[in-house]
Amino acid sequence: MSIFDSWLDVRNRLLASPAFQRWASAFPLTRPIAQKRARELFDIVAGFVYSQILFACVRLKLFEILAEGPQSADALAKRMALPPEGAIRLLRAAGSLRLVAVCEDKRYALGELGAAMIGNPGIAAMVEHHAMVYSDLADPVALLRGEVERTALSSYWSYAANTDAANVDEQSIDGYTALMSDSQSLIAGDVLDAYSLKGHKCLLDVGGGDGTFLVTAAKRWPHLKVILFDLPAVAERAKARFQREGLADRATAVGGDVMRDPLPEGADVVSLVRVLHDHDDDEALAIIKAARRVLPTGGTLLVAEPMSGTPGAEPIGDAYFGFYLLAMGSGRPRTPVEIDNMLRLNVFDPVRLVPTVRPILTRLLAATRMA
Ligand SMILES: CC(C)=CCC/C(C)=C/CC/C(C)=C/C=C/C(C)=C/C=C/C=C(C)/C=C/C=C(C)/C=C/C=C(C)/C=C/CC(C)(C)O
Ligand SMILES: C[S@@+](CC[C@H](N)C(=O)[O-])C[C@H]1O[C@@H](n2cnc3c(N)ncnc32)[C@H](O)[C@@H]1O
Repeated sequence: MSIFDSWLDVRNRLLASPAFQRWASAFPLTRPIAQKRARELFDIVAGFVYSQILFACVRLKLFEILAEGPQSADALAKRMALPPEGAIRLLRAAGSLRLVAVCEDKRYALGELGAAMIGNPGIAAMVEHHAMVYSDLADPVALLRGEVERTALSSYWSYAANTDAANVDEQSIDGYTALMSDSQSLIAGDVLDAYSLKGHKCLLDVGGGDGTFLVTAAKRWPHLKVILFDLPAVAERAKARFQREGLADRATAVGGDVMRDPLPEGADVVSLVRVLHDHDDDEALAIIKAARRVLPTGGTLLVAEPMSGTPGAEPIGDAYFGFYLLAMGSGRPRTPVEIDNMLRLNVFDPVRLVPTVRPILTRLLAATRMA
């Protein structure tokens, strides 16, 4: 046993002992740490319950109602079509989670976290969508053992389980494209603030969905031409979106399967926004190679997605996205170093981690194509 192993053994025996736990909770110097650890463990145990309280708030449109101004429990009960006791139970629970605030006159108002939900409607869309995620995660052990034939998420993200991605059904495309578009507003601004496209002429967004990222980029940089590549049925939706936004003169959308079809030529910067983590390593490498083929020497590849091992947000990468993608049946979150290695293998060098303001939502790697 190494010294480290012996130390771990002693520490864990101590931490596991109820007598030590009681002592540490009472002794003034260890008390704050013991309470913090107990709370951390409790929050993991209770996470699903907290999530369902948020789910009820979203379903009942509580935050939209409170955005009109503080209201009494009775008035809120009527607006949410809940019996008064049910409304008070929900309001107190949401209050304890800072989703709702209790005013001195016993009226209820938006809490700090509820107010943040109003500013980002994409979060509510994700919360609604989690009904599917939680049903898939009901038996996590079976998922880990690969014993689950078909999950709700693998049907929802119809390209994930489909070997012929170009033939996915139109209805599923509407669902996931709308969800991605809603949540893209949290990402696009952060990526475009972090990396300036001033010096680029033409941006190709691979797996660009309905074009929300490119519309934001094109509006910010009026000189920029933009090209979207996605499955044919998705690219059709982007084409219509570009027309509606009055961008048809400098925005085009091309349909195809990145695993089979060549990407459109002409871009000096290619972006992969929330695309690589959907794919297992062999497919992720194929996407990087496809980008390499169309980029000129000195061209840039941008990879933007939530990543593993983000300081201060460790569970978002490996716990949330790790298990989300497990349920989806394809892909994994990667550390910046893992993606960096994949890029360098494919003649992208140097690779730079560009700081984003909210690394918990997305990180960004910018890589240069070598000769
Ligand atoms: C002035 C006053 C009153 C106070 C000062 C103190 C102060 C500075 C307070 C801060 C207030 C503030 C600005 C709060 C901001 C809060 C924000 C921006 C919160 C954002 C939260 C974002 C969340 C919860 C995002 C959730 C995103 C999820 C769950 C995304 C899931 C994505 C999935 C599943 C993607 C799937 C795609 C696939 C398949 C993996 O490719
Ligand atoms: C998770 S979504 C991200 C969408 C968008 N970039 C965003 O961040 O909002 C992944 C996108 O990749 C597209 N996609 C998946 N497999 C593909 C393939 N084989 N060829 C082209 N696009 C594909 C999907 O249709 C979807 O629009």
